[in-house]
Amino acid sequence: MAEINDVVYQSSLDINKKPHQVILSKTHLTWEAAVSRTCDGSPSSEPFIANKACRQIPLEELIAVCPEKSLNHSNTPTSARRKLGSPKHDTPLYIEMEPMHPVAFSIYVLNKTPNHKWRKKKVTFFCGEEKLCDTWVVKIKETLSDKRFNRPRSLLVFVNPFGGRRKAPSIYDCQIAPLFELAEIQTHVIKTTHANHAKEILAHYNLRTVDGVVCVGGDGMFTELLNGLLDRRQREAGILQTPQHSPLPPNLRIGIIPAGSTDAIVYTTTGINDPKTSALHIILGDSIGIDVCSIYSGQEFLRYSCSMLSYGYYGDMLKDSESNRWMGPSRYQLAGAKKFLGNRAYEGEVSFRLSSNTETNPKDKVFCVSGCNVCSFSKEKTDQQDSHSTDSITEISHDADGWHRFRGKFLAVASFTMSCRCKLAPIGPSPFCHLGDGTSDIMVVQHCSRIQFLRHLYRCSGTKANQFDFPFIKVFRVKEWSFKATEQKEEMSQSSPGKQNKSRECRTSVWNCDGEVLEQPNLNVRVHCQLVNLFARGIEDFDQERNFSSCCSLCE
Ligand SMILES: CCCCCCCCCCCCC/C=C/[C@@H](O)[C@H](CO)NC(=O)CCCCCCCCCCCCCCC
Ligand SMILES: Nc1ncnc2c1ncn2[C@@H]1O[C@H](COP(=O)(O)OP(=O)(O)OP(=O)(O)O)[C@@H](O)[C@H]1O
Ligand SMILES: [Ca+2]
Repeated sequence: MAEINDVVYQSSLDINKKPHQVILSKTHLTWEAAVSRTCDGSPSSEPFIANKACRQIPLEELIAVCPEKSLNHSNTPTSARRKLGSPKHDTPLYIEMEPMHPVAFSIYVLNKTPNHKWRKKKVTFFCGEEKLCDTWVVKIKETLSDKRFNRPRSLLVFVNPFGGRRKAPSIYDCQIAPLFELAEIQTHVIKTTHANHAKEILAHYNLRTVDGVVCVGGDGMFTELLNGLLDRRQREAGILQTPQHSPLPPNLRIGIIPAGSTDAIVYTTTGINDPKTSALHIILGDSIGIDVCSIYSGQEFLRYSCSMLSYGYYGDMLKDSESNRWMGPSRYQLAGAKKFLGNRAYEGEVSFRLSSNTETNPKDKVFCVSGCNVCSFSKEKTDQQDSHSTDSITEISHDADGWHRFRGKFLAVASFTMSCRCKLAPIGPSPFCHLGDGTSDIMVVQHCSRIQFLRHLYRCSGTKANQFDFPFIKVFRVKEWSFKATEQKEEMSQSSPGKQNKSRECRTSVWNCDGEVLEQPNLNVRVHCQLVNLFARGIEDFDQERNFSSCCSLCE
């Protein structure tokens, strides 16, 4: 076994009835077969088995450790009653036994499987004596509780029984609560009874008693927590929510257990919308800073958002879909198809200040991955507010103050503050958007034919990242933007020929803000770099991921 630094504890333990030298250091748990055995179980003369049976687990990937109350050294059940005698006996004989003290413990280790799905894997260590077993469990727990692992011990959990397919309560009870219990995380679970319930609770809850806030729901539910925590933080710090003030970050991380319809935020921050995977990110204490937009109508603060903010097509689609919530996630496709056939365009003006980072742009083919350099660099540069040259953009006017204006008739205007991956769009509608670079990608879809728009939508659902490659689509990476609708006068249909137009109606769209309708058409929006932290780590490059099951003879 290679030399191990910072050893906390070590001893010989049995795994799969074979003796192993097991070493706990401040960073790893390592075990290696100590001596091979001959067929009759006696030690062979060969001192060491080949390194095949050696395993080293980084403690960051150790989910939990538990004494095994029902196992003795020979791995047989030791319940209070044990069946004796020949299996042929009609009436089995039982003898009463004292409950056994644990002489074995198990560890649960992270198992990364394809498509970013995480599971736990169990390895059991037999100690021979109770005291040794207790010592191991205590030493491992003590080491894991070190602050540098940043694991939550206590969580406030909101379960939304209304979102997605309405399965949040059963997802939590059956899949997530047992995992939190295994990891000895205390939970205060609240099933919400109405929209904004979680936000109301967050306004007054004693947040010092918890290490994080978790929602079991979709993007809308996450946004409620985001707004609840940010509002509370600004109120307590006496920060005004005006376009002139920058919000302070909340002190708590937010976790999302996906149980919504789109689940774009969880998909984009973990690579999948899988409840157990999200629970494991929370248990292991993952943390990633994500950008947040503050949205104003003039001087009036409306709310915070972090995924898609979209006017026109996606706004109309959302508004239409609300009456069909009973359909679950497919309400979006139905409303999407209806609004697609309507092909309605809206007039307005988009103004924006471009990102100061000239190295990146929405078409640069650079994905945001776990440990992304663009995001790390941006966090260091958050104070820098310059905008860069826009020589390459000819269609728009730009002012001396660094603002650029784009006026026209649009099918959709959308700002993506993250790529917004989801089942419908597996690499996201803005694939190269970054989670924490302090910018949003603004996409403007100019009025075009249905077939052209369908081609764009179809490309969003693929993985070639070519949805912006159309002359009717413009996309910019911005740090601040605003939209002003031009109120259109629409003629009412004439009831009978020969009659004059009776009246005229104003037509503007609404905004789809993380899946919630915002009725005010005119908005000012600012992006705040990595304002909140989530229990996640971004999307890992799968080549760099390790598959636990394929590399260890002990863990089959
Ligand atoms: C031909 C295939 C077209 C596939 C179209 C794929 C485009 C998908 C773009 C998804 C963007 C999701 C961004 C995230 C938004 C979330 O903050 C928000 C709250 O969860 N979800 C939605 O607004 C929910 C957004 C749901 C959007 C659904 C759009 C459905 C389009 C259907 C078009 C059908 C044309 C049929 C022609 C007859
Ligand atoms: N008990 C409840 N009854 C009605 N609405 C609720 C309740 N609890 C929460 N809500 C509201 O439900 C809204 C939608 O929930 P959620 O985001 O979980 O599901 P979704 O809209 O189906 O999914 P997605 O946002 O991913 O598309 C949230 O904005 C939240 O405010
Ligand atoms: Ca961003």
